[in-house]
Amino acid sequence: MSAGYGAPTPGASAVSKNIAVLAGDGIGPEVMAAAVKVVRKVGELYGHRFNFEDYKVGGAAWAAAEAAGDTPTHLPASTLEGCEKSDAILFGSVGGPVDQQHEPRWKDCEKNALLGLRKRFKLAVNLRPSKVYPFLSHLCPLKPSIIGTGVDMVIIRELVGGIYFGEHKRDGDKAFDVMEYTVEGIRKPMVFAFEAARLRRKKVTVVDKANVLECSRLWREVAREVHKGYPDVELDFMYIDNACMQVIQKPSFFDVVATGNMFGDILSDAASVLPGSLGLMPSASLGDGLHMYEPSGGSAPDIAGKGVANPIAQILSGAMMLRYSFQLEKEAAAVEAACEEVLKSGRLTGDLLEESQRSNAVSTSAIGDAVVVALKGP
Ligand SMILES: NC(=O)C1=CN([C@@H]2O[C@H](COP(=O)(O)OP(=O)(O)OC[C@H]3O[C@@H](n4cnc5c(N)ncnc54)[C@H](O)[C@@H]3O)[C@@H](O)[C@H]2O)C=CC1
Ligand SMILES: CC(C)CC(=O)C(=O)O
Ligand SMILES: [Mg+2]
Repeated sequence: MSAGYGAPTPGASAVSKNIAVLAGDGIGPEVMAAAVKVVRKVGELYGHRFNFEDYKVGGAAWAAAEAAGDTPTHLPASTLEGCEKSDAILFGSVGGPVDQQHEPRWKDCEKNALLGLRKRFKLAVNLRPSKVYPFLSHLCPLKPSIIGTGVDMVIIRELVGGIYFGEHKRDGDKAFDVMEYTVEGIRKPMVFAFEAARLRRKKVTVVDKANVLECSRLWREVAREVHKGYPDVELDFMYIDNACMQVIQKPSFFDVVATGNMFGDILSDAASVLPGSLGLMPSASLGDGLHMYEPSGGSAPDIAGKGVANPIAQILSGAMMLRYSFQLEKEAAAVEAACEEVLKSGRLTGDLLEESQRSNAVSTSAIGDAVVVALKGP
């Protein structure tokens, strides 16, 4: 795995790739349909063959098994086998309404499905870029004087350790969730962060809670040790509570953020207000060989099934797949440019519009079609 963040790679000759498509729940299938259209089209334009294979995951897998009279599961063996024989996984989102977590279909859905995939494929490094598009700066709720200073950061989140993967236990009136990190588990995202910083503005900010947590002290030790190999990169540290404030108050401070699983989860949602919506935030979850690409947001049950979700995060996750899994930099850049063209043209989903303007909102599938049309070939 190499950082390659923003690194130009030479145009590749025609490739043939198998993509496992795990649309999942809520808005997943809607935004996924748009992303598949776009990736298929860029493949056609550049002469590649992308074979898409759909697999069930999450509540959708559970419901399908129930309907077939099989034992329900959130992550069927057939889905894992499909992923294993693919070159990349394009993932939508999983989970039900936040007040229905107790229902059998949704209970432990994210843990079983999403965390299951991350663990199974050792997807240790999660990249979550967040920037303000100059032509969309009016969507950012911050004052022009704050965003005018330039906002472009990438959060590197450790993805297979920490409190989400520690022991979870309920014992009568007590509950435990254990946070555990090893030097090796921290080094991987840390090295990636320094490599990424070298290709950017050469600054790594480690976000932690080292005033309280032993795990965070270990993160700092590893950061200082890794830093020795990157003297050209600046390193600083910030507590997570302050980081949540600074990402809003002084976002231009950040270049590359390196942080643990839970802090990265929280901070990346906070950072989603910068571009204007979670619906613009893609992500790449990198493993040792197979990588998975997923929007930073969830299944958004509040807007699911209405055709109003923003597909850009899913489409840009597809662009990250082209770049990191297939080394197709020009094709990735073509998808990003097409998304920018559509956004610039003012064709926007409701999440990017003021309440009073929502009647002008463009549907999920129409945005996908518009990105397809905006795609330029070689
Ligand atoms: N990667 C995944 O599969 C994730 C799954 N979840 C699950 O999603 C479900 C809902 O969780 P929430 O806390 O509500 O978070 P969420 O990220 O699904 O939604 C938060 C807010 O952002 C909006 N939003 C998210 N994506 C959007 C898009 N593409 N276009 C327009 N608006 C968008 C939603 O409408 C909602 O108002 C839960 O079951 C949760 O566990 C949450 C986060 C990640
Ligand atoms: C199950 C959660 C950890 C998923 C999530 O919120 C995320 O990855 O952003
Ligand atoms: Mg999250």
